[in-house]
Amino acid sequence: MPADPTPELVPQAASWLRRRSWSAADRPVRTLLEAKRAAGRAGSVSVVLPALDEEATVGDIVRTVRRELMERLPLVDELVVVDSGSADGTAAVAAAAGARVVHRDEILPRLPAAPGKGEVLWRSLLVTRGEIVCFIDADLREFDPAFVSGIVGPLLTDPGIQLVKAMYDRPLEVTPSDSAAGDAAVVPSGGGRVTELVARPLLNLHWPELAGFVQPLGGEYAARRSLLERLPFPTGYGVELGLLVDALETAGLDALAQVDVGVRHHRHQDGQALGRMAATIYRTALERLDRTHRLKASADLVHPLLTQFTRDPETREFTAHTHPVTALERPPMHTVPEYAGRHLPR
Ligand SMILES: O=c1ccn([C@@H]2O[C@H](COP(=O)(O)OP(=O)(O)O)[C@@H](O)[C@H]2O)c(=O)[nH]1
Ligand SMILES: O=C(O)[C@@H](COP(=O)(O)O)O[C@H]1O[C@H](CO)[C@@H](O)[C@H](O)[C@H]1O
Repeated sequence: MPADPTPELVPQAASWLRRRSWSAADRPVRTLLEAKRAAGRAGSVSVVLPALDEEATVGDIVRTVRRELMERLPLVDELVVVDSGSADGTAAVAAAAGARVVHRDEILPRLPAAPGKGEVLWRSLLVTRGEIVCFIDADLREFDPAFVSGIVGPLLTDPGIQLVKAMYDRPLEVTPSDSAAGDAAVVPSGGGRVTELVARPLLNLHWPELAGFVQPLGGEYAARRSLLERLPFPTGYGVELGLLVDALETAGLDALAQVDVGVRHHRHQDGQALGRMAATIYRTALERLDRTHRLKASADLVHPLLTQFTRDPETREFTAHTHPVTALERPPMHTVPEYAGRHLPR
C-alpha cells in the first residue's frame, strides 16, 4: 500500500506562497521613495497605531517612525495614534514623541464608540488622509522601522497589490509585567497562540486559499484605502481575521501579499484574555462562513489539511509543513455485530 503522498497546500495557496511572499530587504527604502514620488497622491502613507494603555511602548515606536521614516527618509506622511480609551499616559506619551493623537470618542461622535481594537482601526480611516494605511500595534518592543517600510513597499511598487501582512517570528516572552507569577521566560516561536490554536485551523479548513499566510492575525498590515473603506470592520479582536477573509472575497488572493520583517516582540496577554479573543475570532469566522455559504459538513471540507510554518535555521526562510486533519469516527459500539457476542475476560 503506497504511503499517502505528502499532503500539500492547495495549488492556489502554494502558487500564491511562491509569488506573493517577500522580504523587507527586497525593496530598499530608497527604492520605495522613488516609487512614492512616481505614484504621487496614490503613494501617500498614513501610519496608525491603535493604543489602549500602551504608555510603556508607544513612545519608542512613534519616535522611531518619525526619525527613520518621516525625517531621515520621508516615506510616511502622517503618524496617528488613536487612543482606545486609555487610563494611563498613552496620549501624553504619544504626543510628546511626535504623533498626532486622536481619542476614539472624538471621531464620529454621533456613533458612540464600542470597545475594541477594530473600532479604533475603523475610526482611524475618518481622521487620516493617506491612500495607503499602515496599522502597527502599539505594544511592540524593539520596534524595527522595516515593519512599516516592509509592508508598505509592495503597495508602492506593485499596483495590483491591495493588502500586505507582515510575517515574522513570534517568541513568547513572558516578562514580569506580563506574568502574574512575576517570573520571566522566553519560548522561541511560542507566540501567536490564538493564531496557532484557532485562526490558522479555521482558515486552513474553510479558506484554504489563505493557508499560505504565516501570520494571519498579525497586527502589522498595510492596505489601500480604496479597499479598506469598502470592508466591514469587526469592532473587537476579530478585525484581523475579518479583514483578511473579506479582502480575499473582495479583492482576490493575488491582491494580497506578505513580507518577512524579522522578529516581533510584544506584550502577551494571559490565557483567559486570549480565550475571549479566540471566541470573538471564532464568531467572526462563523458569520463569514454563513454569509459566503462556505459552512459545509466536515465531509465536504474543501481541504482537510493544516499548514504550519517554521523558519529554516539554514536558509532563514519560512518553511511550510502540511498535515492531514482527520475527522475519522467509529460508530456506536452497540451497532458492531461482534459487540453482542463479545467474550469478557473472566
Ligand atoms: O480595545 C482595544 C484592544 C487593543 N487595542 C490595541 O490593539 C493592539 C493589539 O492589542 P493587544 O496587544 O491587546 O493584542 P495581542 O497582540 O495581545 O493579541 C495594541 O496596540 C492595543 O493597545 C486597542 O486599541 N483597543
Ligand atoms: O496572534 C495571536 O495569537 C494573538 C496573541 O499573540 P500571543 O500569543 O500573545 O503572541 O495576537 C494577535 O492577535 C490579535 C487578534 O487578531 C491581533 O489584534 C494582535 O495584533 C496580534 O498580536
